[in-house]
Amino acid sequence: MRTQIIEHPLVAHKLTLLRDRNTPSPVFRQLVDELVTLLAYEATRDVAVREIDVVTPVAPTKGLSLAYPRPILVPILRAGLGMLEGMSKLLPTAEIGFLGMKRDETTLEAHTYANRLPDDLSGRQCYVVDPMLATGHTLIDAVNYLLERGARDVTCVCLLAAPEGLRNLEEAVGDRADVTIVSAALDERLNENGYIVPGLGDAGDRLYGIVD
Ligand SMILES: O=P(O)(O)OC[C@H]1O[C@H](OP(=O)(O)OP(=O)(O)O)[C@H](O)[C@@H]1O
Ligand SMILES: O=c1cc[nH]c(=O)[nH]1
Ligand SMILES: [Mg+2]
Repeated sequence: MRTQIIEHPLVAHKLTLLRDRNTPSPVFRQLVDELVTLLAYEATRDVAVREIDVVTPVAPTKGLSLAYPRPILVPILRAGLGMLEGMSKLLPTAEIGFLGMKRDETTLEAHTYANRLPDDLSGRQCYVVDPMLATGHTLIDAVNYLLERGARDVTCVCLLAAPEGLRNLEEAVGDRADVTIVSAALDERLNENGYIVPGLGDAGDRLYGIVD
């Protein structure tokens, strides 16, 4: 598994605003949208391309174009949905699937309550978006779900990651080179409730204003 923490002043600036408990949901949603686009640029470095012929107003030439089959974006509902627009702006022709997953706040295990994805993912590059990598249970289940269906590679784009979550994911996935984690920051730790410290709170609640 490869892990990439993005160091960039704009990423840091937007993340600080996201962390601020006083940032209201509409602004929080806008910031998530802007931040994921910055991360998507890095996260798609290995997206498959192929050479095609193209004719410019001046002369015929050859150019690189996104290969087929198109990559698949997989937002993890609820909070991952806040990252979908930002990601699809960079990959407008990507297919979009969905996984609905909710963490049981007592056991911290993840439960999948919805999925809308092709059963056969062979040869497909998958880009999972979920703002938080806390214990890692959600992403471990999501990555396994995609790999079990034949995904060619899985790149997870997160806003915050906890060391515990990265460790658990590393343990579950091992040294497969076809799983990559891209995050805007690596935070200190998880607290006793499984929340990232300092974190930004519950990403889904911050995005959608629901305090469950
Ligand atoms: O790494 P983990 O310990 O699994 O925690 C991370 C997950 O927790 C939050 O989702 P939540 O289950 O709160 O659902 P929501 O996205 O609908 O808020 C967050 O959106 C991640 O999906
Ligand atoms: O800090 C955390 C941990 C899990 N899920 C969140 O949304 N935030
Ligand atoms: Mg979630």
